[in-house]
Amino acid sequence: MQKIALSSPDATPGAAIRPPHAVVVMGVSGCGKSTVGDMLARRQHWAFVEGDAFHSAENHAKMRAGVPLTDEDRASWLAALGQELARRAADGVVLSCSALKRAYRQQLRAHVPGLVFIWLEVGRDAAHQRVAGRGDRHFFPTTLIDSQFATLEPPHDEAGLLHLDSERPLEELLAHAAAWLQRNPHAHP
Ligand SMILES: Nc1ncnc2c1ncn2[C@@H]1O[C@H](COP(=O)(O)OP(=O)(O)OP(=O)(O)O)[C@@H](O)[C@H]1O
Ligand SMILES: O=C(O)[C@H](O)[C@@H](O)[C@H](O)[C@H](O)CO
Repeated sequence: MQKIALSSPDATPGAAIRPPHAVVVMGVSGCGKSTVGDMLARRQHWAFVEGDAFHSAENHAKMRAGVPLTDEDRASWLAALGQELARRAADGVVLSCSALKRAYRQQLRAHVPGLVFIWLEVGRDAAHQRVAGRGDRHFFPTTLIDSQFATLEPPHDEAGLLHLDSERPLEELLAHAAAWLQRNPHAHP
């Protein structure tokens, strides 16, 4: 797979045009959102927020036990992430968050108008290999990977989206992401 598509962030008429300051790195487990998100935040000199750190103990226990989260399980988690994004957007923030469904992304956008997303697309085999490779160092089991792909609603037609092939080298992904953030003017409140 190559780098795939690019769409411009939304522009709100009359709003000041500035580069995006709040970015969500999204995708299924193993796509690399924590790794890329952390590296991108360092590169931008922005804060990095690990979305998994905001899951409740109940959500963590469920996933560890191999039970997929429901919309209800994710609702308060997304609300907390939206608040965190809004709190940090002025200074710059990168959030790693699965954001698998369109409604989840809309919920985050409601907190930060014009929020942009970087979707790291990964194949099922690569996701499996990566999650298996982390072993006991990570709570997320390989048995949940199929449910991640089943839940994912690809954000193909959404504004403010950079779609990257997560199986490319990290340095290449970072260079694309940083250049995209630099290039795309963004209406920021
Ligand atoms: N582009 C890449 N090339 C090679 N390995 C990668 C790449 N991106 C991530 N990895 C590796 O894949 C593994 C999973 O990455 P990471 O934990 O960042 O994924 P994740 O999407 O945050 O997963 P989860 O949501 O389950 O926490 C890590 O071991 C990481 O080093
Ligand atoms: O929405 C979800 O199902 C969760 O956020 C998962 O995606 C995991 O937390 C993550 O992938 C493991 O790190």
